[in-house]
Amino acid sequence: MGESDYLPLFETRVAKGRLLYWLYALSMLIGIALICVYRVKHFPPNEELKTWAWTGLFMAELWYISYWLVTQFVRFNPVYRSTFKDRLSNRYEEVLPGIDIFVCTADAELEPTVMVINTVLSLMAYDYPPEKLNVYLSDDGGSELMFYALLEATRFSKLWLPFCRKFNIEPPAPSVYLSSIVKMHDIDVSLAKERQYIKKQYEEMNERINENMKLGRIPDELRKQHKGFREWESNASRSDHQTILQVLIDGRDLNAVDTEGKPLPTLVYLAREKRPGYHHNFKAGAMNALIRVSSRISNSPIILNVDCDQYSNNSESVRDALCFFMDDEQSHDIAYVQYPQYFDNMTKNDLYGNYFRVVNEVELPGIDANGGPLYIGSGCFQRRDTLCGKKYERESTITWKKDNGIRVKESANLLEETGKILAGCSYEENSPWGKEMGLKYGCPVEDVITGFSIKCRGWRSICFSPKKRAFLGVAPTTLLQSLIQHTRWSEGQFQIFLSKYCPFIYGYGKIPLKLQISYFVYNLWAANCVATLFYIVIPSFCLLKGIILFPQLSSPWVLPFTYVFTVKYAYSLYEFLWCGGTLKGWYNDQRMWLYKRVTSYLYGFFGTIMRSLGFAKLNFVITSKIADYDVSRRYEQDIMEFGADSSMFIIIATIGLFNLFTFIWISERVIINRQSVDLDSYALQIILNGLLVIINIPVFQGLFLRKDKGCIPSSVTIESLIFAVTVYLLALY
Ligand SMILES: O=c1ccn([C@@H]2O[C@H](COP(=O)(O)OP(=O)(O)O[C@H]3O[C@H](CO)[C@@H](O)[C@H](O)[C@H]3O)[C@@H](O)[C@H]2O)c(=O)[nH]1
Ligand SMILES: [Mn+2]
Repeated sequence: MGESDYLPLFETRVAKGRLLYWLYALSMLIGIALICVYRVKHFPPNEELKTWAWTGLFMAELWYISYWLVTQFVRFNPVYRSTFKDRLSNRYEEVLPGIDIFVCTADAELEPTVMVINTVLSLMAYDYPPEKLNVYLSDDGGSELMFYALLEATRFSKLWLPFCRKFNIEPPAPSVYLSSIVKMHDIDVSLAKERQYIKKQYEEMNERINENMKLGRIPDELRKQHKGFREWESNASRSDHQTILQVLIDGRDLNAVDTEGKPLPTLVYLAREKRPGYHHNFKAGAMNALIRVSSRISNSPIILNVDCDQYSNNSESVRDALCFFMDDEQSHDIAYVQYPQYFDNMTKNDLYGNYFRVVNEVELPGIDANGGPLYIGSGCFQRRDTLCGKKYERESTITWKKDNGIRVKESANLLEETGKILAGCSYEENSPWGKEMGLKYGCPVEDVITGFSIKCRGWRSICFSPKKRAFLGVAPTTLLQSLIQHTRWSEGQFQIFLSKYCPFIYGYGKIPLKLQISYFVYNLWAANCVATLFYIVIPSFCLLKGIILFPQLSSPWVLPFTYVFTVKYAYSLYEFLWCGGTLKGWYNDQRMWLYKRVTSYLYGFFGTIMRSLGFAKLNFVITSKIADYDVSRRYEQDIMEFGADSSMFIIIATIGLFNLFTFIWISERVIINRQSVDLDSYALQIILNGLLVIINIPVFQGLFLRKDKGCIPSSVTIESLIFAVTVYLLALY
């Protein structure tokens, strides 16, 4: 191919409207500078409490300013990518690389087996040569129920894959497609007929799986169906068992075909060895076992990693991803392609801010322009060699024909035997695994730290966000689950900041400065807690005490404060709406940021510090992917779910109540008693207090007005009342 007929496999567009953005940012900078001038010029030197409060508030503001500046780095110039899949197949159809797909599951109760096999089936149904697809399920729960469900999926795939192929079924996840309502007369007769048949088969399969789930074990007559069940005969328990490796479909086997006689993708079940004396390193450990075992069986040059709830919603994602890996001129230094995480159980106004609209649609594309997005675990295509520690070298180019995996000759039985050793506990002892090889250990966000070190070896990454989402998963449906998930994330991120992997230190000279700073947006999530706690408690406290902290309404200094505040929030609202959100959704999102900051981030902040001092151990609380009927109903109606006796709720309720008391106190003085409150001086403090009351309305409902099971438990109510009243009285007397 000559230079002139080079046609790229992907294209990059830069976002529009940058000039307006710069004007906004510049005006904010001026406002911020004026606020600082005000704080310094009006500093109250010898007024005890006021001096303290003023200093604290100013420090909180300085923190916000610095953090805001950091967040500008991921907004400079977001880039958006698009692919040319037809060029890919014209050029490379014959030499398309093998793909190893890793699905991780860890708990058959929190992650229902039916959901997991839906994910597996959707991935098997990619529009891609089946002999080049290899799906691995890693089951850290080591559950025979999971194994049984996968066995059922193996059988069902023989019907499902030809059906998907024939009718271009989207999404290729059976539960989603088959439960969608279609008007039978709108579709082709043959489709309608087959759909009905498949649906029946699917429902029967579900019933069998669920029966056994209820039973909690696999009956003997079923156990006879597959040799794999023998592995559970020796008193295997979740945390103490040998490696279980079973090739359920061997893609090389000429008899492994679907109902149309076409080959099936390889399907492997793996439960790595677990022993009490060995730390299993959570998902990172599972991934590393998968990397090794798959290298023995299929060794594909490209790996796709998804969480067990993230089913494929777009059967073309593999081809999209390959456009980024196989371009002749732009691909040589691309290590991974990350699809943003999306969920299919979203409600319109997204009460818990799970959608991450702005992160997914603005920030990740912004970081893409700075050197590539973070690796966020699920929905990521990677080059195997970069995961295994390879450095980028300018001269080395990948030739897909040659590097296209090995086709091993051994029988599946032999592969199972030899592969087992690779997933054993002692295999990693004194080895570089978890350090220089594979995913890194010891960090709750193993993905982020791994992706970061890949970049530091010279690679870049790509964020790809097609309109038709590539993967859809299950978002948390209660406030507590969401807050706990964010505790893990913020803790992991902050750990990176404090460790030798701090982007400024480790990334120095290896990645561009703008990329180092981009990482701080997330690394420093946790650190936001202190400034926020100060800002939402102290101004109200001072209001009760009669201490003025902001400029008078009649003074010109009020302008920068109101300007910065309103324009910052107006811009944030604009950004949110631009990403497809609703006004109510934005309001909910603001509340969630507030709650995350005073609970998750607070716990993450101190958790990391405690851990680095050796007082606490790393933990990984798995996010539940189920919800009972009542909880789901409330979730769908956007009613905030408390219902648990959690210290996080005590913090939230205490802050809410304290601000409410303050609000009642000041309202009473202004409106009912008509006492002379110096409104001119206290206006900003009163407005801030009022806003905090408004944003906490769901908490007050949960405390006093609701009677359902999701309301705030009385123990939490009593404790937070005691705390809030104490602070209130402390301020007044
Ligand atoms: O010991 C474990 C714990 C978890 N998992 C799996 O890891 C995945 C992620 O766990 P989940 O509870 O769903 O966490 P999330 O917070 O939703 O996950 C995000 O954040 C994690 C890091 O905190 C990343 O590992 C994930 O890929 C990313 O999707 C799931 O498939 C689990 O089955 C394991 O395989 N082994
Ligand atoms: Mn998840």
